[in-house]
Amino acid sequence: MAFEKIRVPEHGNKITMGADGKLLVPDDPIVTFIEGDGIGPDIWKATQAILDAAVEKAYRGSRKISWMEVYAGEKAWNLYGQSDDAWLPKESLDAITDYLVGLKGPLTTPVGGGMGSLNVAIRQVLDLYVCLRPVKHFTGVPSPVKRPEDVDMVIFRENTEDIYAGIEWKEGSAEVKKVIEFLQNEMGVAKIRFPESSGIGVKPVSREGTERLVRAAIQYAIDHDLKSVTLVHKGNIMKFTEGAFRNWGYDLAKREFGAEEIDGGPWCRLPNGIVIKDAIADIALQQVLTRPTEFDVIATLNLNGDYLSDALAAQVGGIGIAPGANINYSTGHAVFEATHGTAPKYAGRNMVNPSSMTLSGEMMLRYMGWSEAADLVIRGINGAISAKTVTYDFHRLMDGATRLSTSEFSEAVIAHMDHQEQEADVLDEAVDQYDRLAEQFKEVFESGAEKTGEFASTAMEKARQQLTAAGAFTEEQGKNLKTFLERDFSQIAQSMREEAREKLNPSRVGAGALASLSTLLAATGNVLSSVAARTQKALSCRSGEITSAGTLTCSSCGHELHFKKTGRVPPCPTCHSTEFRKSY
Ligand SMILES: NC(=O)C1=CN([C@@H]2O[C@H](COP(=O)(O)OP(=O)(O)OC[C@H]3O[C@@H](n4cnc5c(N)ncnc54)[C@H](OP(=O)(O)O)[C@@H]3O)[C@@H](O)[C@H]2O)C=CC1
Ligand SMILES: O=C(O)CCC(=O)C(=O)O
Ligand SMILES: [Mg+2]
Repeated sequence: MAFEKIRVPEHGNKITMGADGKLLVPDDPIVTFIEGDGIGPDIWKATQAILDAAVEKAYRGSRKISWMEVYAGEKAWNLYGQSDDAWLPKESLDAITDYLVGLKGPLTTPVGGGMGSLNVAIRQVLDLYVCLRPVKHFTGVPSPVKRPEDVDMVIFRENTEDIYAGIEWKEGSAEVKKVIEFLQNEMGVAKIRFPESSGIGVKPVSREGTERLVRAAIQYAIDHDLKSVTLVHKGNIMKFTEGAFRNWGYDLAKREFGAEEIDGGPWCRLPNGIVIKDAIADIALQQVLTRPTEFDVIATLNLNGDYLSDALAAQVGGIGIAPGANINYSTGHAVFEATHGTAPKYAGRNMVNPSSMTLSGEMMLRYMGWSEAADLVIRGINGAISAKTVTYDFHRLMDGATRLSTSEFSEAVIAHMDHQEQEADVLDEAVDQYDRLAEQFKEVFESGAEKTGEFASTAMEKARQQLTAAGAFTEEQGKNLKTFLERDFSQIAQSMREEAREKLNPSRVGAGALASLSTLLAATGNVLSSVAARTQKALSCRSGEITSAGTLTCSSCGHELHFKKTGRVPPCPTCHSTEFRKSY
């Protein structure tokens, strides 16, 4: 495809959609970007640096994004001849359509007149019917609520319909007169209070539009093992649009997902236990604040979703850190964008928080299947925030923080990707120490005649003391390692009694601490379960702890981490939570 102003990078290939509905991402994908108006250039520069660094560090040159600039907003208007069509040139839409995946900065929409929203136009032209906005707290981010960590929701906002579609006529215009006459004379509408001075807006809400949105929301809840999907609407007042949204949502859950009514409905439950419920928008806005743990996935209409996503973002640090994506799951088209606007008073001042756009980029990397790079972005942002090196918006709410510019913050994020790599080397030492302790424990236990739970405890303590005396680790390190070992031993003892006997067969688990522990338990049967009983209280693993091979399931989102050998537990790469259940 030939473009007039857009320059296609010399290197790189297109992302395409496979026949099986799965995205095909080459190692050198061409990804489109729109810089955006206002603060757009500031946050784009910072974001590009972070994303490129994460990709480079994750793949060491074997993967690289070729960025292709596509124009919209003021930059396009100046470049394409300052005509009405120049705000969103056709070739920009063609490029995003053709290259499938893009990242975009905010674009200005005038209030009360002038052109319609370019942001909305992009969503409509590409039929990006889901606006996906996850809302999750990063540890250390200042928040106006007591327990921001309880906020962990994903908003599925319908993105192509509703009053947001921009079907409206101006007060006094010939068009509005025609519409009002039609409503009064042909439809018998007598409720327009001031017909001579009214503007009129129309709110289309369709069954198809609702169903594809709710389908995506329910599928997301299933894929991420979440507890509920809440349909948020104002259906008591707008019965045939928002009320229909609720009814169509429930119908779809029953028809396509096998949901059954709970106590006569309308709430219902899927066979896997996920509850489909609804809430009227005004009370929902209160409850997401007062009882956030009761909400997982929210499926809602366009305007409600706009309000809800900014309101919820406030609970986790504000729109400076709230990411978003506009997606058509059927065609694969996806435009990732910050949830905030152009913040014109900060434009060009290199001071705003780039995290909203950066985390939108992180969602894009995950959408492309580049999760290692996405994890590094999260690691870098977590690191910069934990070190209290933040932009003005967080700085004004944090005690003892250092205020950074946008570009300095992006450097800090990149540096923290490395910091943690260095930390990982240090951590490896602790991982080795854990394995040594497990091996020593096995030796001490096997050399004793007694094969009881009491002796196992004694042997573990003896192993710890021996290795401390030998200088393998300090007193404190030894105590921590012993706690982790006891917990793992206890979990294995439980598993041996339950369903995992075969999986933990010593001949199958290979080398390392897990092998030592399962050999011990296989040889001694259930006699050691008294150790398990004593350590029952600590059967979950937390980020930062060390644990033997096995599967860790995130207690918040259900993401699974598979440890092939002993390792340090990271934060959940999907939702940043710190608590996991362990299984084998
Ligand atoms: N998707 C899009 O492209 C969107 C575009 N817009 C458009 O943006 C324009 C301006 O809209 P407006 O209502 O002022 O909303 P904005 O989101 O642009 O700004 C509102 C306030 O939010 C805070 N804020 C926004 N972005 C950041 C950031 N990156 N870091 C830190 N703080 C941030 C600032 O708060 P404080 O002053 O307290 O520091 C800012 O004054 C309008 O034309 C609107 O239509 C709006 C939303 C989305
Ligand atoms: O298009 C706009 O100007 C505003 C859009 C917006 O607020 C949003 O989508 O969240
Ligand atoms: Mg908005």
